[in-house]
Amino acid sequence: MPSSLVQFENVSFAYGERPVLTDVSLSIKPGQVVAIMGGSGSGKTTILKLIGGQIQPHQGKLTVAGEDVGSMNEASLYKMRKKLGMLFQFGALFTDLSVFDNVAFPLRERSNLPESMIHDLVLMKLNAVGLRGVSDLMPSELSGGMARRVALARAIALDPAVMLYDEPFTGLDPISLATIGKLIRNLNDALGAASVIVTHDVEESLSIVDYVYFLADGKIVAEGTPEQVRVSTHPFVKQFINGETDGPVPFHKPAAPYSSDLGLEPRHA
Ligand SMILES: Nc1ncnc2c1ncn2[C@@H]1O[C@H](COP(=O)(O)OP(=O)(O)OP(=O)(O)O)[C@@H](O)[C@H]1O
Repeated sequence: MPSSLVQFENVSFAYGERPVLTDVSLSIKPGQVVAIMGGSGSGKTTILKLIGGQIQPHQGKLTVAGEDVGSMNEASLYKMRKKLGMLFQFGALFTDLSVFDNVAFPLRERSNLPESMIHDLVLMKLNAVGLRGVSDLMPSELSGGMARRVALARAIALDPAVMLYDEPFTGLDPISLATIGKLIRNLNDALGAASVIVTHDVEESLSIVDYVYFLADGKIVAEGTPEQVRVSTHPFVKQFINGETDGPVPFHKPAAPYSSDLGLEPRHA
């Protein structure tokens, strides 16, 4: 097994002339869960797209499960993607398929397993996310938290080496959120996989991850274990951890007063 399941070595990427990631180096070992945090537009999703091979580095080297993703052709990328599991915030279930058929989908598409084995695997994956007796339900009959767990069962159907999560906690109530957090950790440990979580949810992610990278303007500006992050005096890190709106990370563009939105002159006292 490679010592790192995901390795960025001085990776840069640009959309046209516009640099989006500059000189990013990071490494994720088997068994590790890593969070990537940063403001809007800092390049977090671009990191996931690079790992998934949807885009390729313009400079530097990126390996996934020991293989150089930057130089792969379509056929090799297709093979490599079998080793990835993805759970995206808006990665909805197929609404016209039952829970069972949703989880069976990647197994039917990407393996040659007989239907009897697929049946057992689907029930095993649903069991792994704490769902039993729901396989005949349709997605419309599930709560938001249950739907996210079914999506998670579908994402782990092929026992991925690397799991990618884009905002997995968004839109969940606190109990479902904690459940998903624990599942991400436990499934990673059970699979011996590496997990990458792009998230704004500082508290939940610090309680489950091994390491955090902070991204600003496409560069890694700070990194550390949750313990290091909690006591960090780094201005970026402090701003994130304390949820401060004022600091080096611009959360909001300067806005005109509401009165001007309404076409009114600002009122003076
Ligand atoms: N297909 C594209 N073409 C051109 N520019 C893009 C494209 N996709 C993203 N970008 C730009 O690249 C930068 C990084 O985008 P990315 O989606 O990685 O940010 P992010 O950190 O995930 O942001 P958010 O938290 O808002 O999702 C942004 O400035 C964005 O506008």
